[in-house]
Amino acid sequence: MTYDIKDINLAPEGEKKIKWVQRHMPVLETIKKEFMETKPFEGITIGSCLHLEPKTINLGLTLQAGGAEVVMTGCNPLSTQDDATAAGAKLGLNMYGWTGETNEEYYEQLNKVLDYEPDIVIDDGADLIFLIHKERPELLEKLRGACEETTTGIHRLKSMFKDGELKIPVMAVNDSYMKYLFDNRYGTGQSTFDSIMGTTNTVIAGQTVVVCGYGWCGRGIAMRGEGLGANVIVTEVDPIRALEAKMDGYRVMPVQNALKEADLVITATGNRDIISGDDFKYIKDGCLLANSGHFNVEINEDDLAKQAIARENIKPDIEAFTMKDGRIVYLLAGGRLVNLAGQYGQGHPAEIMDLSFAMQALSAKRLLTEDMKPGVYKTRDSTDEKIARLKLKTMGVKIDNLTEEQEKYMNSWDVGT
Ligand SMILES: NC(=O)c1ccc[n+]([C@@H]2O[C@H](COP(=O)([O-])OP(=O)(O)OC[C@H]3O[C@@H](n4cnc5c(N)ncnc54)[C@H](O)[C@@H]3O)[C@@H](O)[C@H]2O)c1
Ligand SMILES: O=c1[nH]cnc2c1ncn2[C@@H]1O[C@H](CO)[C@@H](O)[C@H]1O
Ligand SMILES: N[C@@H](CCS)C(=O)O
Repeated sequence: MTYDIKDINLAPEGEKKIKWVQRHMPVLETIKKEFMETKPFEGITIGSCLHLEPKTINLGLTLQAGGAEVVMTGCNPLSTQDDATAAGAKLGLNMYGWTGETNEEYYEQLNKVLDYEPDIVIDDGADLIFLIHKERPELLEKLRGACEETTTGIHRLKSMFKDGELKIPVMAVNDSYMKYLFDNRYGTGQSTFDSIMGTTNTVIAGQTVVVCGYGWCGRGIAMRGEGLGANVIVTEVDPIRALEAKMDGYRVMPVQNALKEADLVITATGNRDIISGDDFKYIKDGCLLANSGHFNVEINEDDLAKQAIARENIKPDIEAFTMKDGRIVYLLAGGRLVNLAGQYGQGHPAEIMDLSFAMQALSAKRLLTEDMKPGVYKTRDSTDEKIARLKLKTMGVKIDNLTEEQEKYMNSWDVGT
């Protein structure tokens, strides 16, 4: 095994964290046992670009148990946990990356993963898939396909397919029920506040929290914000989602109006420039800005910096921008995914990543068992059901089964009033 990480001596700490998450990832543990017996990845190299922390290492160990040579790097220069990568390397995974990489170092590590000439790629945000297509197309011949973890990655891959540029099959892991209903909603809802509260040590109750985007992440953030006692305002561009937010009980208004009231703004749109240009003029003194969505472009830091007369680090992951009129605006975690980047960014709870990574593991296996043309593929409902049943079992939850009569009734069309 090879590695280029911060410090291999951090492995004992990382191993304890991995054992901890394993207790909370029972579905992935079941799949790991299945893979140990069936060895679906014998002779196969799997390269991943995912947030590198203990739960992700556990996915790596699951693929390794299935016979794969695994090589991993991070999908964000700030989200890597260095003790986890050290433990991963000790446990036989090839590990690349550290927290606080420069952009250049980030791409160097991605290239090191590609030097292994993977048969399968697991990506988050599609950086690795783009790199192969743009700069290392010779790798496409061996590549059987990829799995994509997040909404933004899938949008980009679908655009690439429409333009005739996508040369491999990609499993849209994000679009499975077991992913977006739980990870994007409950995962982002919880981990966003977990990280913001850890970073700032300030109250949520009684604050006005503005959530930009009412997709699966935005719904989770709004729901948990309300649960913590915040007054939640939602901003949207989609009339259906805006109506849903309104009927869920939130105030809905244009972003510039919302900013006048906001104590905390959280973006989760997958789009750029949600807070940009003139928007900064409307922000209240003392407002916190955080992003849980797309890369670091949802809040336009350059525009903020241009309008500020001074910027200063207050404490880790909190930067204060003083505006000409004396207002101070605080940017958290450099506008990168607040729930993953930075000191308090531990990512989603293990029980949630259990579902997302179970889907990753089974989707990677599917790429080997079927002959798939280039395209973006939805996962099967039967895989969602398998994972849901396993999870319910580990939670001790039993459900009813359809009787034969009920099944017949549900499939019939000729019984009326
Ligand atoms: N932080 C995390 O751990 C995490 C987890 C899952 C997904 N994500 C990322 O979060 C982003 C959102 O994911 P999702 O699954 O909720 O996507 P989604 O497509 O379900 O929702 C995005 C919403 O944002 C809205 N939107 C777009 N432009 C807007 C604008 N200018 N103003 C207001 N609203 C706007 C859209 O109409 C849509 O309703 C993506 O970039 C995704 O990759 C992050
Ligand atoms: O703790 C985590 N470990 C690994 N991946 C995570 C964690 N939390 C969230 N995401 C993943 O990050 C993607 C956005 O980049 C999300 O789609 C989510 O699945
Ligand atoms: N890997 C990307 C995806 C965000 S949606 C990031 O961490 O910024």
